[in-house]
Amino acid sequence: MSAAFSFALTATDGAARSGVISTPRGEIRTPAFMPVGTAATVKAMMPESVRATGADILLGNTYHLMLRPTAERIARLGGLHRFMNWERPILTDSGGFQVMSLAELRKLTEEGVTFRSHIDGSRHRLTPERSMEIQKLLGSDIVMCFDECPALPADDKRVAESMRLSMRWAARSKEAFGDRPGHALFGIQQGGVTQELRAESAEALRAIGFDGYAIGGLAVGEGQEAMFGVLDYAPGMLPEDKPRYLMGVGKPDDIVGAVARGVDMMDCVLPSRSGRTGQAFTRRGTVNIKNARHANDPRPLDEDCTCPACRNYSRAYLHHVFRAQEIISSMLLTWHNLHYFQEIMGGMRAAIAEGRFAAWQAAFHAGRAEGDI
Ligand SMILES: CC1(C)O[C@H]2[C@@H](O1)[C@@]1(COC(C)(C)O1)O[C@@H]2CNc1nc2cc3nc(N)[nH]c(=O)c3cc2[nH]1
Repeated sequence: MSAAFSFALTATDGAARSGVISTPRGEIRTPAFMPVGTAATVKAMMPESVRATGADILLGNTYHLMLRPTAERIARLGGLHRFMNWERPILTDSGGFQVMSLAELRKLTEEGVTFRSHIDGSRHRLTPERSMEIQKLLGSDIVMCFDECPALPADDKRVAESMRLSMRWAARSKEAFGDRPGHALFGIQQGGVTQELRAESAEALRAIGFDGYAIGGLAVGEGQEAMFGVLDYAPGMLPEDKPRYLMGVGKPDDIVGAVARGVDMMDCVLPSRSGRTGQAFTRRGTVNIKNARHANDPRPLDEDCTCPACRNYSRAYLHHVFRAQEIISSMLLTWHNLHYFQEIMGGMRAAIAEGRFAAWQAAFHAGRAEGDI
């Protein structure tokens, strides 16, 4: 265990990188995928099961936890790690994005955002200072700056104004975060899909100085082509010796393309959310288990997968329990999806370390059929 927070790059292969983030709560192998534990749980998973899939770190959300059960209550109970029985690293998002995508009656000013809870309509305010306070109360190991992520489509003027507000909020976040050895504060690059604005944002964040740098403002419906277009230049704008975190991504081929372009960390609700809606990701493509053609199929989701769902259950069984809306359906499909996402990450880490990432990426794409398999 490290007393401090540090990042060591161990190999590069083209733009792809592998490394290790050391924290007082354990190491994070990069490139890393972070399962999303929004309301202090990765839905349908026990923490020990999340760890068994290969996850080194998981994500929590300021927005959800400030509303319920409140950060103050979690702090009184020993912090988020103790509360949810996950003693490894936790990264928490800062709340701005979730306010804009989930809350009602939002009012945005230079000071911050006021909004009504989507749960009970109660009034709340988030500012850079309050977001830092909440993430400190939670005990988060990696804290995200409070930022504003503009909804797309947005014209350049709106994107520029929003980015510059986020940069002012980044400075306030840094000031409020203070000096917390063993804890990290990540800045978040904004600027939409406009290279000049992305460059301005990167320079502003470098001038403030952070322990890591996120690429925000993407995976908001722009599509993979536009996202990759930004990733062709945005990671290289950020300090090479710090972790680069792409927020909210994504599907398996999004993740592979992002790592190929220099991204070190990602998070996405997709594997867990899809697990609950009957969609399984496999190396040969996706399986929509609710389809009738799986009703008599004795095969596992994926013959080559070693997860508990694939070792012990048939597609026929998974089809049955999904149709019957049995809780085990969400458990097994979520476990499989998270296991598969971590298998992709482990495969990329090894391939980068051995200088064979291009071959690994070609094999990844060659094995996949489009659509439902
Ligand atoms: C809100 C929820 C559950 O998270 C998913 C999913 O809906 C949804 C909603 O629209 C689609 C695209 C369909 O996916 O976008 C989320 C995944 N994309 C994403 N997460 C992000 C989180 C972020 N956090 C901060 N602080 N700043 C950002 O710029 C930021 C950008 C992000 N982009």
